[in-house]
Amino acid sequence: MDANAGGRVLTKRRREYDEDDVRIRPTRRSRPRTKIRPTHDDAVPALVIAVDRGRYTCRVDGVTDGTNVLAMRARELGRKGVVVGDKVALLGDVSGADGTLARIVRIEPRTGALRRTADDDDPSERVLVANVAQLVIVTSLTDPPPRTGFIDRCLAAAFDADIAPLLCLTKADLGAPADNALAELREYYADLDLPYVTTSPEAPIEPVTDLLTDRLSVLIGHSGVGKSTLVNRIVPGALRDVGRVSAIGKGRHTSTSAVALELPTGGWIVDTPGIRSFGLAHVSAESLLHAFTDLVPGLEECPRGCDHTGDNDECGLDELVAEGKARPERLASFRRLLAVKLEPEQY
Ligand SMILES: Nc1nc2c(ncn2[C@@H]2O[C@H](COP(=O)(O)OP(=O)(O)OP(=O)(O)O)[C@@H](O)[C@H]2O)c(=O)[nH]1
Ligand SMILES: [Zn+2]
Repeated sequence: MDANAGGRVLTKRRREYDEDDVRIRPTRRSRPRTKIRPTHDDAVPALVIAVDRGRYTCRVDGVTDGTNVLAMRARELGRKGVVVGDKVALLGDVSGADGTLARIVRIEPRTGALRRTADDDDPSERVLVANVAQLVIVTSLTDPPPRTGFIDRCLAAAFDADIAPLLCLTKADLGAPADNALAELREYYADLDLPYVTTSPEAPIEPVTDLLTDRLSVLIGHSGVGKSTLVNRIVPGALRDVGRVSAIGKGRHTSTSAVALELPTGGWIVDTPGIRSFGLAHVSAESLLHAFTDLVPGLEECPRGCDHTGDNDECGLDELVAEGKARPERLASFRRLLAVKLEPEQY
């Protein structure tokens, strides 16, 4: 899918800011600073795979034997938060031996940071997972039936963060209702060209793992869609079961903490227990259109300052639909997302 297709607006990406962007102006000094900040050239690059009460489970780059290193934040990190998916630099004992504790001395710049706001109307946001390449939206084709509102919401969060979405449709084995739902989803998302993969207990899992190998993907989905079943198949030994979160590395994890699990074929999936959706307060109307590239041509006809909600009779998006160049369901969906920003989460 090409997030940049279809118009100027989509190529002009909003700059993502986070706490790393905050620079404190140095106070004027009467003499040159003599204390040289350590560069930590000897620090070891690692990936944060779990966070638990101030302790960070890390996997040192290149270590493939499953040895994890427990680390704490070095004081010099200041108030910078460390999240799963962060690429960090470690100092100290990085052997991973029992009782050892390394220090995180640096967090590398993030790409594809998945954020959520506490509420849709609360603009304060926090990064949930860093360096996400792909958001896997796990949806069952039936029992429970797909909710396009939820999927759209996930898409908006993904497009906003420049993360590639993947629809993973479970329970493809459940006969006609599943087949019909698949046909409807394909129709509904036809304009987005949204990549998808279907799963069922009998079908091989390779089509899924092929799409997850060598990258960091976040899985999101409602309870009951078969996310745990899927995780167990992708990562044998993950021991996921309904409503319970397995421990990884050292330490226990609360039901809301994200944990990265390694694929046997390489790559990581981050399960997000407790996170069912995203607040969208930080998503702008224009960035939402990343998930609705089919509507973008309509923007050219919008009057200045149009908020595209439909309150303005002259919104070009309505014109586009009236001309038969976009489907009314797509516009309705876009506007539902715009509206959902102002409402409590419903999905
Ligand atoms: N027929 C069929 N049933 C499935 C499939 N995947 C999962 N299930 C069943 O659906 C139910 C829910 O599966 P889970 O894997 O526990 O779902 P979950 O999304 O992890 O749910 P929570 O643990 O509550 O978050 C279980 O009874 C599974 O056996 C599938 O592909 N086909
Ligand atoms: Zn408009």
